[in-house]
Amino acid sequence: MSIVLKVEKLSHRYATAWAIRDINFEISQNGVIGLLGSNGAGKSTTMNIICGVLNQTEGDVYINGINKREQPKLAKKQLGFLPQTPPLYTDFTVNEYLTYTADLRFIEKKQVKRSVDEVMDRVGITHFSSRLIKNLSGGYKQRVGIAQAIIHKPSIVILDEPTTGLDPNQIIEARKLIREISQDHTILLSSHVLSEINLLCRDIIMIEGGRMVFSDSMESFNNYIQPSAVLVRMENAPPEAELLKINGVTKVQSLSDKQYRIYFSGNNSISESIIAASMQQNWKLTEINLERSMLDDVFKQLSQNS
Ligand SMILES: Nc1ncnc2c1ncn2[C@@H]1O[C@H](COP(=O)(O)OP(=O)(O)OP(=O)(O)O)[C@@H](O)[C@H]1O
Repeated sequence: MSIVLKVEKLSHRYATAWAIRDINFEISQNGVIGLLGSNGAGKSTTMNIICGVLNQTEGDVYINGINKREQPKLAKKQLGFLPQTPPLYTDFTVNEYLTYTADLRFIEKKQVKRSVDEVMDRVGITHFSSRLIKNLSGGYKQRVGIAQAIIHKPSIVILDEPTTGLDPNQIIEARKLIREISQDHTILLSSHVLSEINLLCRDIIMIEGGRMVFSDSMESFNNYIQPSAVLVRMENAPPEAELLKINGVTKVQSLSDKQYRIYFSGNNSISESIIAASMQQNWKLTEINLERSMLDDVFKQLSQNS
């Protein structure tokens, strides 16, 4: 599989401090790749450098093998970018704005109308082509933002926190669109929300404190984060001391008179152990859910291991 994006020893220093240090990763063709990190981790800095909005202090970025520092125009032709705040001219209609962005992307004059029509169809906004952008909902503005990022059919599309600020329905629609687009383009998408990356992405790159702490498939990431607690609900809950007697249980936290968070280690069949104890002692277990580590714990765990 060909490498669409390669980031090598990338570091960036703003006036007084390093924002990212020694970031290395490679992305191969198609699918969605997640860039996960908490606020201030260095996601936007990394993406801005990849897109050429910011020049790195050290290291290199290659897009389809082209070094962005040596041939910036050629490299940038092959990528599309949707920054955290979409770069929209809100007094333009959708059609006018996309025609303008087609021009910025050096699409041949005779091809422009076709490209604009195609991309409006691709993101599902043809019915609003004559509407002023300022009169669109947040979800449709985001579609226009995505349209400008793919109008020139780039091989890689960079989306910086694309679902931030959208309402729950708009988030579902945006995810659907991102999945569709990923069939033809490689997408690098940033988020500080693990569940968002989990839902959308094939691979995950995680940065924390400006350092890369994980880069592998989503599946390996999920295997890496072992469940560490179980949430249970019991109609006839026993005293906490009884729960602590179950093999592997290390701590019990009472959430209400019927709900507990049970922490455990070294027992891979904790659910079975709890169910068996509940049946024996008539605790009337009505709910049991494995809970994966909180994102903060994962960051801490990975930062220590790196
Ligand atoms: N223009 C700037 N000048 C100085 N420091 C900056 C600048 N932009 C970002 N930083 C700092 O660099 C670090 C990384 O910021 P960056 O915006 O890349 O993180 P992020 O992961 O995208 O966070 P967020 O999700 O909050 O946007 C932070 O400590 C931030 O304060």
